[in-house]
Amino acid sequence: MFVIENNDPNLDRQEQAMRLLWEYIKGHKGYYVVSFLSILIAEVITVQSPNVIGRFTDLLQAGKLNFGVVERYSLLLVLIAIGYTVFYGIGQFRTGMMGRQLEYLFRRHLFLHWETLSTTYFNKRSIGDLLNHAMNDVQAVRQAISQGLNQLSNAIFLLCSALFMMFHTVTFRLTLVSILPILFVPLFVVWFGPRVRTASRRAQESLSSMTDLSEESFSAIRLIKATANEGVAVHRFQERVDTVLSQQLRMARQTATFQSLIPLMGSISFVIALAYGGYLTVTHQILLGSFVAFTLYLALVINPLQQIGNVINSFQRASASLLRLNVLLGERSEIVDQSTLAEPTSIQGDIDVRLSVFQYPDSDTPVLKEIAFSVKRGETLGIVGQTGSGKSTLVNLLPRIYDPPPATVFIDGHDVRNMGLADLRNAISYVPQDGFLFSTSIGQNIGFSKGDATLDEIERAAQLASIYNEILEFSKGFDTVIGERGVALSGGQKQRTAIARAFLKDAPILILDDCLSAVDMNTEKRIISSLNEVRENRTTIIIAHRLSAVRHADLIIVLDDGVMVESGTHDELMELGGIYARMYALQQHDSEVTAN
Ligand SMILES: Nc1ncnc2c1ncn2[C@@H]1O[C@H](COP(=O)(O)OP(=O)(O)OP(=O)(O)O)[C@@H](O)[C@H]1O
Repeated sequence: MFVIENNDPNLDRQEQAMRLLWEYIKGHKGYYVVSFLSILIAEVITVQSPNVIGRFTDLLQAGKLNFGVVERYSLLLVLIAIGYTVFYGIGQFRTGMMGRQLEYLFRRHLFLHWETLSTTYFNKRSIGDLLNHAMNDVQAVRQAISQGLNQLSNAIFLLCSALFMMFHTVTFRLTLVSILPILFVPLFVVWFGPRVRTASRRAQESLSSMTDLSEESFSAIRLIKATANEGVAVHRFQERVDTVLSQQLRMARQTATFQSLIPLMGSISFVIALAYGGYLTVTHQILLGSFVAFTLYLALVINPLQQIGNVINSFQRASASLLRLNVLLGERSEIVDQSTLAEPTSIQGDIDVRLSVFQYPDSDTPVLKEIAFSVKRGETLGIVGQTGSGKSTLVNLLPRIYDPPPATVFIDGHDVRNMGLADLRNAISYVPQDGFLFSTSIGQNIGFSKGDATLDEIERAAQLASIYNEILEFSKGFDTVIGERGVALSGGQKQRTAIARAFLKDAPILILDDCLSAVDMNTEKRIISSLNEVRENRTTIIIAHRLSAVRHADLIIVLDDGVMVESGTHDELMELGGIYARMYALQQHDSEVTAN
């Protein structure tokens, strides 16, 4: 298959899409030659028919027609039609096929590219806009490169062949005078081209915004319904659709004016041909057959002129889309492998954090301050603190979802910034707060973290995450397909499926980011005891609001507004009598009240 990788850092970043397109065309020269040749042959064949009809007219005028002649000329026209169909069909199929391949290539390339970008990038970009690039922009390029090129070559060959035949069959003067209006066409192209391109870019941008809102509205459909806010959602959607419509109408106006001017020039040519050609025929300066053939040729010329208008529009739209794709493919992740990486060794899981301050790339406010702790392989770290105190931010620094400042976060003594991203992330099993599930079977959801996992391994992970029995209760067991984002599962079941996925990965570092919040106390206990079972070889980090989840940790740190205010074991922190002890007392009281 055609795989062009997109990882040459020396390439001009703004030219990625152009380069991709060019490489594809270069790699498929043979296909294009076959396609152009087929179309050329088809056009050379088809321009014979006016000539045949012209000669037929001359025979008719001279009273030399008989059945034999009629039969011969009919057969000739049939052969011309068959020849044209076969060769034009081959050309069409070839260019159509190449267009589809190019579409595939662009979409694959875009997806690979998105996979390399950091979370910060996706925080800033809307899903709808990205989808619009993958669908509409790629489609616009495909149309230009298959249909567009096809029509262009068809039109040029037909135009050249028809003009050649016109000069060949009638007087030079008649042909020249008749095609004069056509010479205005390039002027229209220069005038309308940039306008169509701008209109197309705006239309694509408004489409992106509409796709974006649709995506968001579908994701929030439960919230919208539960709060009876359908009216608000419909109104917001209506506004975006109105913008799309007005932008598209603007583009349609530009396109229609441009496209109708071209046949207008063709029609003026026709009028001149009839008047001047008629005069030449009546004064016997040319034969009637030549005049008939000439008018048929002129009709043949108008069609490609119209096509050229379409093609130029299609190229203008594609060039606007290519520009958008160039910008997208030129984006680079700010989190990349350093040029000098630490030797890849098998990661043990000793973690050391010496962080004086961390702030998000696009913010001026520090989120984490004065954090220092160490955990050894096999130990468990608990992180607690009020909501928004920086717990998730802290654990996100380990797999470099966000880059920590240099020399602040170490694994096995190596600064994580100097570790290979793939090695680092392979050594970490992370259950994020939302524990995302794919719309596929439960078994595949658990197996996602380990491509070659056996059913036994998946079942074992499900047992450790205390979800095994519930999965078996579904009629299709592990093959049960869950709705988009796991709608058919309860909150606790979703969390445990995500935990099972992390257990399966069997990485030296396991991070559970507040993913026990939706399970009851007994299930939490069972999962914690599973953790004890498997934690010998791994370092476990548990973020929790319910302190029972971290009570048995070897080290608990307490964050308050991004600052590590307390640290120690459960007993030490209770003895300290600070924030942790107060939280614990409060939760104990709450659970006693609930029990009573
Ligand atoms: N991508 C981001 N860019 C800028 N600020 C962010 C980003 N993500 C989180 N923050 C801010 O960082 C702070 C800490 O957020 P974080 O999610 O780490 O807290 P948390 O303790 O995990 O909260 P919770 O218990 O509610 O999950 C918050 O003030 C939040 O607004």
